[in-house]
Amino acid sequence: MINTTIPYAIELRDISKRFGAVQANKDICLQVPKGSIHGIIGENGAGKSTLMSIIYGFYEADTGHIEVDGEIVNIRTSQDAIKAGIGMVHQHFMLVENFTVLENVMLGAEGGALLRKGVSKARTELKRLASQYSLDIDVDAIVEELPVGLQQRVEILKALYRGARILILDEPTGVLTPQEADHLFRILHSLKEKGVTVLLITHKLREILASTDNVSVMRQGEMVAHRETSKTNKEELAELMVGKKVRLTVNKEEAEPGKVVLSAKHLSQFDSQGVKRLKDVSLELRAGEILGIAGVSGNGQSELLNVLSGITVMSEGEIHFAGDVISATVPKTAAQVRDMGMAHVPEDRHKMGLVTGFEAYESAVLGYHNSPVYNGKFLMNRKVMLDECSTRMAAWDVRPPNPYLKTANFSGGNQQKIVIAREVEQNPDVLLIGQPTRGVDIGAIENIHEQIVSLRDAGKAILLVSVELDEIMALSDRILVMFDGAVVGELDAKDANERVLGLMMANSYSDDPRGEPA
Ligand SMILES: Nc1ncnc2c1ncn2[C@@H]1O[C@H](COP(=O)(O)OP(=O)(O)OP(=O)(O)O)[C@@H](O)[C@H]1O
Repeated sequence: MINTTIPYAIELRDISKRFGAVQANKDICLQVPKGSIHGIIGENGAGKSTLMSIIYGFYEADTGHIEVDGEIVNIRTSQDAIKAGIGMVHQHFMLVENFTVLENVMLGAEGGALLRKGVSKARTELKRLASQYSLDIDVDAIVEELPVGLQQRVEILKALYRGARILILDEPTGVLTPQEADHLFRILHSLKEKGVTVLLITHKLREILASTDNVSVMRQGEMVAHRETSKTNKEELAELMVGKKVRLTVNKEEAEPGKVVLSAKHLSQFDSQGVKRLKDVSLELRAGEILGIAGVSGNGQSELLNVLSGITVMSEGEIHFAGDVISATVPKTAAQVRDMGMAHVPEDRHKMGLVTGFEAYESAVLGYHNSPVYNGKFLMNRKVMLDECSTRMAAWDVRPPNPYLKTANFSGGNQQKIVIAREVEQNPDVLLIGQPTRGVDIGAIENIHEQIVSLRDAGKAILLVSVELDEIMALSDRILVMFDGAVVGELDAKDANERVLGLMMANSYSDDPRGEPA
């Protein structure tokens, strides 16, 4: 793979970075050929984001150096990185939502493009870039009115407008629908054909195998392997990441559903603009079963979770749970619903699952903090909280297992483990769980899936919302499909496959014997 005559687009030599006791990157070496797509994979906390932050000038390395096109570059700030031709598409977009695409792209562009070139020149340049790289977009659209996939395209255009020849994407498909993700990969290939080099961080080995030329594996801060993608496979990559063989399928016995523990009748929900987001949804959830909700994100699944968990009050309908009837006129708060025995892992851990400024042992009891177990007469019982947090960190392999570390300083996947552990360990009668393994590595997914199945086997009821079809098919006993706020289909998990679910999710399934789209 190494050809010493061609300078690499980017080369890292002996990069190290330490945060207190944590050695996040250790003597990292990496060579990325020009015009290639290079995957970086590794467990949660392996040091991938730290390394990308060093390349993009968010952090300064303690030791080592970076070469771009064979020249050493001194990157201390993102401005330095941009000057060196490096661009980054962040997981959480950095766009001004009420600005247009053009305004966002021009904002902060080096040297004040607005003054130098004038708006019309910038518009022409942006249109040229968009057409050169097949990044079809209306440059006058307001960003907040664009779907997520198009907002991501604005981020890519922003980087290209600033002259990026090396583009870093950190978990770019986490928030995309499958169709948007496909489109993104087509864009990355067209960038590559035009000589742009792409560094791609993802936990989805499927994406690595389908899209990259080479892949490098990180483990516990070190770069442990490099492979040509065409010469490796899912099993080898999983083992290289985790350091042991990983089971890629879920082991579970047939479900033995018991009595109905939660039933929702004709639930509807209007948003603040008066748009009906949830339409007449009825469902029954039984003890000892996992009911999967499949659907392209944005089709009412989030509203369903919010209404069931008491985060928002339904506009119409009623919920029967734990001997009570909850309705628009007799609502219950999220805290009351939780006390009745319903736990909730929200889809967005940052917004709703954690307080990032809290230490881990505080985030680990959020929502349950008024329980007498944690809340003494006058003060919180810190010792109990700390001991329990340490025990859970060991059981769920949270890294580093430090209950005093600020929640924000855990890697994304480890934050997710803290939230899931908190909810599952309550041993709830009903667990609502949204996108349980978003941003989670393949070894930790195995553990999370096992825990969900054992909760089911202990007779608990689980409602699982996931945009990952593989996850829905692997875990669910029964599947409901949502489209445009309504339930459009139900099937036994045994009858589910990607094609049927895909058609149902697009509301194009007909169950005539030929199974052709309606
Ligand atoms: N600002 C910080 N202060 C302290 N520790 C940090 C900080 N940023 C990262 N770390 C630690 O450095 C290690 C590497 O984290 P990093 O975010 O780079 O991992 P990652 O491979 O990107 O993980 P994930 O796949 O979960 O996103 C982790 O142990 C993390 O807790």
